[in-house]
Amino acid sequence: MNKQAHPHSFTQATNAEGTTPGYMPGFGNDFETEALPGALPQGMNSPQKCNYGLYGEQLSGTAFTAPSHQNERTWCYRIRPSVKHSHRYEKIDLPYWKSAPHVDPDVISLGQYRWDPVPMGEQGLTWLTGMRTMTTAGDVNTQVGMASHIYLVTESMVDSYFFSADSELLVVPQEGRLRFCTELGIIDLAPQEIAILPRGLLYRVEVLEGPCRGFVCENYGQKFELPGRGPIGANCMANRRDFKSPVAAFEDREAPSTVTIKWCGQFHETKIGHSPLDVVAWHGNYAPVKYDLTTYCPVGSILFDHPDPSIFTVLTAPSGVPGTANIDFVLFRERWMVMEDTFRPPWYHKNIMSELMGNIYGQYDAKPQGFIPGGMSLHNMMIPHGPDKNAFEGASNADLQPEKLDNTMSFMFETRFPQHLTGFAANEAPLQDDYIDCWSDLEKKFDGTPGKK
Ligand SMILES: O=C(O)Cc1cc(O)ccc1O
Ligand SMILES: [Fe+2]
Repeated sequence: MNKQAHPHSFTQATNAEGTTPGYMPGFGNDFETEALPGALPQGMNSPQKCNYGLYGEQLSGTAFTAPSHQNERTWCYRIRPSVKHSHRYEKIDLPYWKSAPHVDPDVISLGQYRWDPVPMGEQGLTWLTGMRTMTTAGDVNTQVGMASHIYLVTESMVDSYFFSADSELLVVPQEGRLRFCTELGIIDLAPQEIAILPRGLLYRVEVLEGPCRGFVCENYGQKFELPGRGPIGANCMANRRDFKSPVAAFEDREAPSTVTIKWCGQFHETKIGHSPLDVVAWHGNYAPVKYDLTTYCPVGSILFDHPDPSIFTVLTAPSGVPGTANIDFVLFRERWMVMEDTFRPPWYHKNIMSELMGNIYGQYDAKPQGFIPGGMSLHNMMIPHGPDKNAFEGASNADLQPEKLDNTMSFMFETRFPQHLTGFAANEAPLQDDYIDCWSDLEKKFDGTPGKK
């Protein structure tokens, strides 16, 4: 492999032609990548001395004894081991980033909630100070459940690094472009893409084009994986090759720096004298990954009826109960609607799972108004919801030709656990007080006589 200087003084692995590929395709692949030739030991993990004077270090994402088809770990060959830091960990406060269990007695979470986009007003917000928790579910200490966040980022982290021991982060940008400079390489992320930052992976977040706003699902539980497709077969939905992990990239920089760690819902800081993004080569299957949502191939009903939204599952994080996810990440994107004699938008329902939705762009079919890009909604466990009055009337009376739902991308973080609103979500974020009025004009049509009305 050749090497090539990255614009941010990284040295990054490249392909044989000398162009920078940036990413390697596959989900859960066993990758190998080196930014300097011969940096990766071959045929073994722990040579007595590593090439270039590198230190070998293993990052394990599952228990050593996890079943082999789930076992994930990565071997890093780095300039200094991660343990080298000069200060004890000191507790710091990031008051807007909450963890479960976080049940504010003054906040009611039972209800139908919808928010306008949280405005990008404040300046000087980084990935850490700009994280705003909307809901929490489960318990971070027992590694069960999740939190949903909005991020507002206007500033790059400078000589500042972060990792979460609590969670993997699923990042869903809505506005602006971010760069995640991670120990294992660089991921650039824009709207219509998502990234997964594994538990324990250290990184710094830079603004490529700001201001940046997006959504984060913080998964305390078992890792996200691709859902089984069942009778759909070996193709469609999310395909493994469309996921991309970065090639190795390192910087060799001495500078007073800070490492912030999220651990059991608390934040601690320590100081180091160098950039910890110093992994020259790595191999393994525990790595950050990004995915272009426009490569998601939706499968749906082609004659009649509206299937359950599980057909749109991009990723699922199991909970231990088969088929009952800790989190499903579900995508409602452009697609054709062709069903005959069918009420085509979502039906009215009460759901055991708790549904947090976000709009990335366009119009969502069940809520043509009011659920706007950057906005969110929450329909908690067993709380009834469905199309608003306009959507109901429109879809009940539509001339059912094949119709393309165009310019639409919304998603759902769906969890088996009830989601609790934070004080920020209830009192500071732009909550729509009149949301439930969108159903109030649904009148009684029943008059005791048969026939469609
Ligand atoms: O509430 C929602 O809009 C999400 C949703 C979509 C759908 O097609 C079926 C069920 C469901 O919860
Ligand atoms: Fe729903």
